[in-house]
This record gives sequence, structure tokens and C-alpha cells, in this order.
Amino acid sequence: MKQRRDQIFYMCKVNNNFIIDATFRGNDCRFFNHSCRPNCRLENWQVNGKTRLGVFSLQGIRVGEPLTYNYRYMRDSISLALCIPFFRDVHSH
Ligand SMILES: C[S@@+](CC[C@H](N)C(=O)[O-])C[C@H]1O[C@@H](n2cnc3c(N)ncnc32)[C@H](O)[C@@H]1O
Repeated sequence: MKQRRDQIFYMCKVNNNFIIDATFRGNDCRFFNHSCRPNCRLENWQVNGKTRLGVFSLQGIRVGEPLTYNYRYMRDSISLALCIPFFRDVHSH
């Protein structure tokens, strides 16, 4: 993927041993964008020994408003991932 220089990245790192790759297939969660001031949060649960991810809203969300959570890591922009204050308003949706 790095070699193809894909601009849109659909990887979600659950932990050091588990990465979900939704590049070619996935549910609607693959379309959540990053924000330093997100309207949702991602939770990692262990249910009957299996890892489950859940996305929960943090506030009321209007129809048409982009759904976001804090990726904490993004391949293509360290500043966006770390939510450095100077860049925060520039990059956040
Ligand atoms: C999991 S996808 C999110 C859905 C994607 N926006 C789409 O239209 O399919 C992650 C990619 O979306 C883009 N993206 C996500 N959040 C962004 C943001 N706050 N600002 C700019 N691009 C963002 C980046 O290209 C990133 O690699």
C-alpha cells in the first residue's frame, strides 16, 4: 500500500498484535474520519474472549455531520495524529 501511495488509509490498530485492514472490505466504521475534537469515541472490548470494537457518540450529532473519532495515529500526518494545538484547527473537520 505504501508503494501505491494510497491517500486514504483504512487501517485501524487495535493493539500491537492486531490491526484491522478495511482497505478492501469493512463496515461503515471504515468511513469515520479523524478529529482532535471528535464527536465519537472508539472503545475496545473483550467479549467472551473476542475483541470487539464499538463506536459511541460523545454528543448530539446532526444529520449530515461527519462522524469522527481520534485516530491517535495516522500514517500520513504526525501532527494531525498528535493533535498539536497549532495544527488542530487547520486539520480537524
Ligand atoms: C478510515 S479513512 C476515513 C474515510 C475517508 N475520509 C473516506 O472518504 O473514505 C481515513 C482516511 O481519511 C482521510 N481523513 C480522515 N480524517 C481526516 C481529517 N481530519 N482530515 C483530512 N483527511 C482525513 C485520510 O486520507 C485518511 O487516510
